[in-house]
Amino acid sequence: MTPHNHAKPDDYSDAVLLPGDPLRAKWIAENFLESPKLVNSVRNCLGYTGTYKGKSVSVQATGMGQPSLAIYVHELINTYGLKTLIRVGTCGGLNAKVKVRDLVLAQAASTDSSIVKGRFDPFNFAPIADFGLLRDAVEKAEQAGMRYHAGNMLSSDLFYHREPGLEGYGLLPSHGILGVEMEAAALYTLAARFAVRALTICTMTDCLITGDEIDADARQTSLRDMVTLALDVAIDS
Ligand SMILES: O=P(O)(O)O[C@H]1O[C@H](CO)[C@@H](O)[C@H]1O
Ligand SMILES: O=c1cc[nH]c(=O)[nH]1
Repeated sequence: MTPHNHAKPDDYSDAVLLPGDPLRAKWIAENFLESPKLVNSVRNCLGYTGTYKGKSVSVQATGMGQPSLAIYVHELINTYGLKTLIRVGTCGGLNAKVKVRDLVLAQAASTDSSIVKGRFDPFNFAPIADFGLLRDAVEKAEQAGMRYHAGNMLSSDLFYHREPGLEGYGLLPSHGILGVEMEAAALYTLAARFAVRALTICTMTDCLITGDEIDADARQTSLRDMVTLALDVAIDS
């Protein structure tokens, strides 16, 4: 038990899906898992364990931003012994080839966050996904005919940047960054530190180039591809 999690030692499976939004965790548990059991509700940051296709899997919300995710992930790894962590998030689009509702598999996560930046001086650390999880996700997305892109994500500490639209992202869009979210770099850095496996899959919900977006309600239902892909990778891991 921790200040943020009252689950018992064996309440989580080895593999967990990590949405930012607690209501997305509830939606995943209630719509995709069999016999889901609520294992954590401290601060309403909901966590569940159930089965998917007969195998045990958990889902735990992490809140918004890298400090929040880092708390939950640190504890899931070090207190609860989790080995496979798959973030299921939403991202903004920074590249014209990524369309609203497309999946972005974060092969790597660039960041402006002090959680990574500066910690490795004089080096720049490159937070990357686990290769095996990424390869499995790519193969499964192709088999299922899902629209996906694998590449470099931005994990920003800011949702609202000083300049509007693409301008807030400097040179990043011209260097192949596919999308912006707020957690993957911290997840990958912690996974590297504690030698566990991590992947981030996001659904692109708002394009910073065209202004195309899906509304809050549609965000939930259009996340089905991402959730089934992440669950299939989690149970095969
Ligand atoms: O939809 P989630 O998983 O919360 O992810 C994205 O949405 C939040 C911002 O609206 C940030 O947490 C960002 O990373
Ligand atoms: O962090 C995020 C998530 C979704 N959309 C954005 O523009 N930013």
